[in-house]
Amino acid sequence: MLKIAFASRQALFFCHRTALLAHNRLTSAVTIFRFVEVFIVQKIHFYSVNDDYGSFSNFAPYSVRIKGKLWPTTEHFFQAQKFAGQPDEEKIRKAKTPVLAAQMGRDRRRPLRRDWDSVKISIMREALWAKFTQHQELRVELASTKDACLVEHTENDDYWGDGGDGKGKNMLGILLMELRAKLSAP
Ligand SMILES: Nc1c(N[C@@H]2O[C@H](COP(=O)(O)O)[C@@H](O)[C@H]2O)[nH]c(=O)[nH]c1=O
Repeated sequence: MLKIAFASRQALFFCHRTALLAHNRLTSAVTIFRFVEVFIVQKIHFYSVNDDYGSFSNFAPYSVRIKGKLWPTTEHFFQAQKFAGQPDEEKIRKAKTPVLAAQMGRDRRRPLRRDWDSVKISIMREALWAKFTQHQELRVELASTKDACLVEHTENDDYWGDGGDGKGKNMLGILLMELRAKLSAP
């Protein structure tokens, strides 16, 4: 009788231990899952027009209608606004490629408007708004990134991009995420 009582106590103890272990494992799994969910947000890198999400680059061939004119790419529009109201604005709009438009816009023999640093973000915002509202397929592609962190990944730019080492400001990625939120708002 004593032996039976002892054996059932042992069995009960074993059951409790197993249940506790299983519970602990489940709790750990849930904790890890929550950690992954909260802290390891998916990152989407983009840069070259021909790579994944290349359409997010301003150099991608999506024309935009802004200020009553057609701009071959958002890069054309952005670079030209450095000389808004000057003959160079139109010269840049007519540049054969976005790379040429960027070269012309960055050429400091052309005098940069004095307020450029204070207006460049709103000009980029305007360009992106036009691009993603005038091209439905891009709007869908942007929405498909859900909550992912969008990063213009390049060593060539630590202001609009991440500087290649992630230390850059990634302003283009930030504005794209801001736009994504705006477009998905009810
Ligand atoms: N700097 C860079 C890219 N970054 C892009 O340059 C644009 C702004 O340039 P900025 O006139 O310097 O302010 C903007 O569209 C940003 O996304 N892209 C490229 O293919 N190549 C480059 O070298």
